[in-house]
Amino acid sequence: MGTVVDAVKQEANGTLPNGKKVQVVFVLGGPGSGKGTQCANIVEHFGFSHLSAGDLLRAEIKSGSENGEMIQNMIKEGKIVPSEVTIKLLQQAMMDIDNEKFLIDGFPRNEENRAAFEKVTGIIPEFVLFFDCSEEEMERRIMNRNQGREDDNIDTIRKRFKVFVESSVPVVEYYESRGKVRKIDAGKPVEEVFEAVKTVFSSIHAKVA
Ligand SMILES: Nc1ncnc2c1ncn2[C@@H]1O[C@H](COP(=O)(O)OP(=O)(O)OP(=O)(O)O)[C@@H](O)[C@H]1O
Ligand SMILES: Nc1ccn([C@@H]2O[C@H](COP(=O)(O)O)[C@@H](O)[C@H]2O)c(=O)n1
Ligand SMILES: [Mg+2]
Repeated sequence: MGTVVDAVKQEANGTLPNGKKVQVVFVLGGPGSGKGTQCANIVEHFGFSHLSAGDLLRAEIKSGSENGEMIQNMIKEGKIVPSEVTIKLLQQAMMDIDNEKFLIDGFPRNEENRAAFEKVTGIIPEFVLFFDCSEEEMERRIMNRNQGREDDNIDTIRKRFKVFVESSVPVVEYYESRGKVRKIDAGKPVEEVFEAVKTVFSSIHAKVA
């Protein structure tokens, strides 16, 4: 007989158009809550591949794609790019990367993202890692980030916070009501946050060497 963990994993499986089976963990949290930072740690310790929806969209702008200008304008305004564009990029990345375990960071950002991803891919996340952090701390982190991001300015940050509260928090609540959310206090130093993250992953995923 399978364990509860086996049952969670089975329910969470999804299959890509090329027949590849994948396991997905969504990583959500406000702008600057530390999603990218912690995903890098999870990759190292638990053998996942990290897909940041924001990074994929920024790469799409750089590639000279026909959607580039539209994406750039949306990002400057802190708005959410139409789901079909982002889902295509995520799906392609999961097919291209030689791994079956994916952290999808910054997606789904709204109800449209969530429902469209489920409909198109059939993938249900194994769980949702949610980084809970105050706006004050997130703003401080973003203003000190210095990565040259066009949306890391105070006007766009305020817009991103508004979108997070109005559109992304309801997605977290949706998964919460299904018992899928693992909430982390992300206001602490990086190492302490990762200790909490490790506890969540260790209960489900074996550590890599
Ligand atoms: N726990 C932490 N304490 C202090 N600084 C942190 C912490 N975690 C991340 N940072 C720093 O805060 C900034 C934002 O972190 P990160 O890029 O990981 O956030 P994010 O959630 O991916 O943001 P975004 O949604 O804007 O992509 C970075 O400069 C990072 O080094
Ligand atoms: N599902 C998503 C994710 C991101 N965006 C856009 O990219 C911006 C930056 O995202 P980060 O996760 O890197 O902070 C975000 O503000 C959106 O404009 C999106 O449209 N859909
Ligand atoms: Mg990020």
